[in-house]
Amino acid sequence: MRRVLITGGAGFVGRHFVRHFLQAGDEVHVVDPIAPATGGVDPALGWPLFDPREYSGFHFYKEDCRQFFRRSTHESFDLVLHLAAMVGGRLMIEHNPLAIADDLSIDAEYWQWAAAARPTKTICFSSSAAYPVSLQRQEGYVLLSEEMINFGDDIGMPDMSYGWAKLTCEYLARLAHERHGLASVCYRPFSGYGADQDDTYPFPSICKRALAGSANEPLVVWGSGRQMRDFIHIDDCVHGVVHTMDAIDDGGAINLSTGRLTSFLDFARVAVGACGYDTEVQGRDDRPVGVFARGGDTTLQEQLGFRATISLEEGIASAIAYYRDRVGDR
Ligand SMILES: Cc1cn([C@H]2C[C@H](O)[C@@H](COP(=O)(O)OP(=O)(O)O[C@H]3O[C@H](C)C(=O)[C@H](O)[C@H]3O)O2)c(=O)[nH]c1=O
Repeated sequence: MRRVLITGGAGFVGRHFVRHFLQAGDEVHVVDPIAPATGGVDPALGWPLFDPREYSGFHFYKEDCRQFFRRSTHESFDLVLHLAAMVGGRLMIEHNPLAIADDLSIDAEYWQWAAAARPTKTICFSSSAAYPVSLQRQEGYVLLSEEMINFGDDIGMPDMSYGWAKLTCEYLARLAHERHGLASVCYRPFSGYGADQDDTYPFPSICKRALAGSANEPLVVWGSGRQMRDFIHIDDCVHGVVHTMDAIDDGGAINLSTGRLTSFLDFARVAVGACGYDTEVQGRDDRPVGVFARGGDTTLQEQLGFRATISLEEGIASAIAYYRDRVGDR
């Protein structure tokens, strides 16, 4: 049995890892303030897919992780999943960049705490938003591979304050290894999705709009709808981490991606089809669209023995079945 700390563990990504480690028999300590607009859900209100309170190894601290770090300087953990961050989809990234910059402070305090508490291993959630936006433009976009961020040479311009914070966290992970001998690995998830994701993200909002729509009205996506993302199911993200986390200890990064780019127009068409009707998909230009194409090379993941297996079509079909059931339950 490992002693696992998950910062930000009540959010979308965290809840899936909490389930994984509890089911593996580990003791799981979750710290999360349930801040507005971050997708955090208080366990006391019930989590959508499972109830962590049914496990005796589940411990929840409703507080900012920075406060937890200040009062638990020497608590020892076998594993820390550091997920705590101000997150929340494109609108938040573009409209509230200074609020997101709080991530710089969260990560600084995390690494200062880790230098004293010395967890055996840290799994750090960075982001594909750390990659240079210049490689994601309509003209000349490429599948992004890990070595395209090179701290010894060229790091490029990441995606707004969110990207800067994630990039800085990766840099701190490397310094923590070099200067303090701390073991860690950083992950760069692409567009992670799942049925229980909060509605600020495109996956649930487009699926729910498709379910609420009909053949008589167009389905609306943001921008032209031609912009593309690499959608990876949250179960694949969990498997990807579990399969590869022991391979890197020096703070180096691994993508969590499928290598497949899907436009929002195509995504919406699949969602409509999964709801059993057909309609026109239209863009709207009063919403932020972000980069044109963000897809992740899979070479390193595959070398480490992991390949995502859940197709976007399967993910959409199962999420729509889940939303349908819940509407039926009300
Ligand atoms: C909510 C919504 C979004 N969209 C489109 C508009 C944008 O082109 C795209 C934005 O997706 P997202 O909010 O996931 O933002 P990205 O710029 O892709 O960045 C995301 O992926 C990186 C890796 C992170 O780490 C971020 O946390 C995450 O926000 O979805 C729609 O078309 N319809 C909608 O209802």
